[in-house]
Amino acid sequence: MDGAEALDATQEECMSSSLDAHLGSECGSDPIGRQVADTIRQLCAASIKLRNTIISGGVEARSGGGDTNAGGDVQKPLDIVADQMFLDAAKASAIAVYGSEEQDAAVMIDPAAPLALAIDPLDGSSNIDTNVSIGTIFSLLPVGEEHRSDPTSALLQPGNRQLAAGFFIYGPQLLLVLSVGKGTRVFLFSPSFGGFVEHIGSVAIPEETSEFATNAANYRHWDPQIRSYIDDCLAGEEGPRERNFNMRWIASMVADCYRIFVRGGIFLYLGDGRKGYTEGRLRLVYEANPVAFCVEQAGGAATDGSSRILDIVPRDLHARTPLVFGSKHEVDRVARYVADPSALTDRSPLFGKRSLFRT
Ligand SMILES: O=P(O)(O)OC[C@H]1O[C@](O)(COP(=O)(O)O)[C@@H](O)[C@@H]1O
Ligand SMILES: [Mg+2]
Ligand SMILES: [Mg+2]
Repeated sequence: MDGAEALDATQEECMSSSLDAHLGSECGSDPIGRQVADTIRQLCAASIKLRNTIISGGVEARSGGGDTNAGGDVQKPLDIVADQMFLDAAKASAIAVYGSEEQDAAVMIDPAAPLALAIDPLDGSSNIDTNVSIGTIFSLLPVGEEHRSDPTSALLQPGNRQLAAGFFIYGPQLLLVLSVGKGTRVFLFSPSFGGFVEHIGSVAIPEETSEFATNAANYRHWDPQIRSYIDDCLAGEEGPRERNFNMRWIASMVADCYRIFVRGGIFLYLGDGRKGYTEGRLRLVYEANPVAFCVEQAGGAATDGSSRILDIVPRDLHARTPLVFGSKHEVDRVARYVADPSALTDRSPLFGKRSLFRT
């Protein structure tokens, strides 16, 4: 086989495992399915543009102060650039309304269109200048007849109504984690192919884990139940869990989440005692819901500490929610601590009051 033939064979392989082929077969041939597929293609094109901006390292790829968004975070130039790119993608798709972290209110695009897009255009903004993975998180919801008089209300449906959800990771590789409700798959951007190809078929999050992800600097602000849960993990082999735990915290949820897809783990960002953090930090509509959808579709679980994330009816576009997700048995365990820490049968009373951070 000469070089050209080898290249053709690779191109052929890429075509058959391409995101395009996947969308064609998984989204269905009805009009809504086709519009969902087309929207995901537009989002992919925007993600490639954003990736090119990020790797260029130019001014617009940097941090630097700006205005404050609805969530109270300072907008970085890259937050704004990303928002504009995805808004343009939404305008080229069958999107009625665009709800973004970076816009105070939902943006009406075409009130007659069938889909609503909720988006965190740039997740992990604090990592922009540190060359650590950042991402984009998105959620596609149906705009039904009941939303016609006010299409923005479609963004306030519970996450169990999502038609598709996913996130891009701008890291060493540009990856797309995607679910259209038939499992969760991972696609890799191939510069030579010029598009996304399947990277990991169906993802299955291991049910058990010995790795947690949380911002432990907030330990003193947490509720006692959450401190107990983490204390018990930290007690390792000598503690009630009788095994050692590892900790990771990237502070880009997309990256922490992807690691959990690959090797299991649990992510916790619960409410805490800091001003403005009673509901945690993460936003329900465009952060927790799409992640929870992908996590559940991969066999994991996602709660607000006790209740399923996907069943919560959002109060408003920027509402926050406490968030716990990842390996199912561990997420269930946190719910048991939250309900009643003393009821855990395998938990020695010795560890009931002890705090390893404080001794
Ligand atoms: O800095 P903290 O409090 O640890 O928060 C980190 C979390 O905040 C986020 O960066 C919030 O997302 P944004 O960057 O989109 O605001 C998550 O990706 C991450 O998990
Ligand atoms: Mg975010
Ligand atoms: Mg963001």
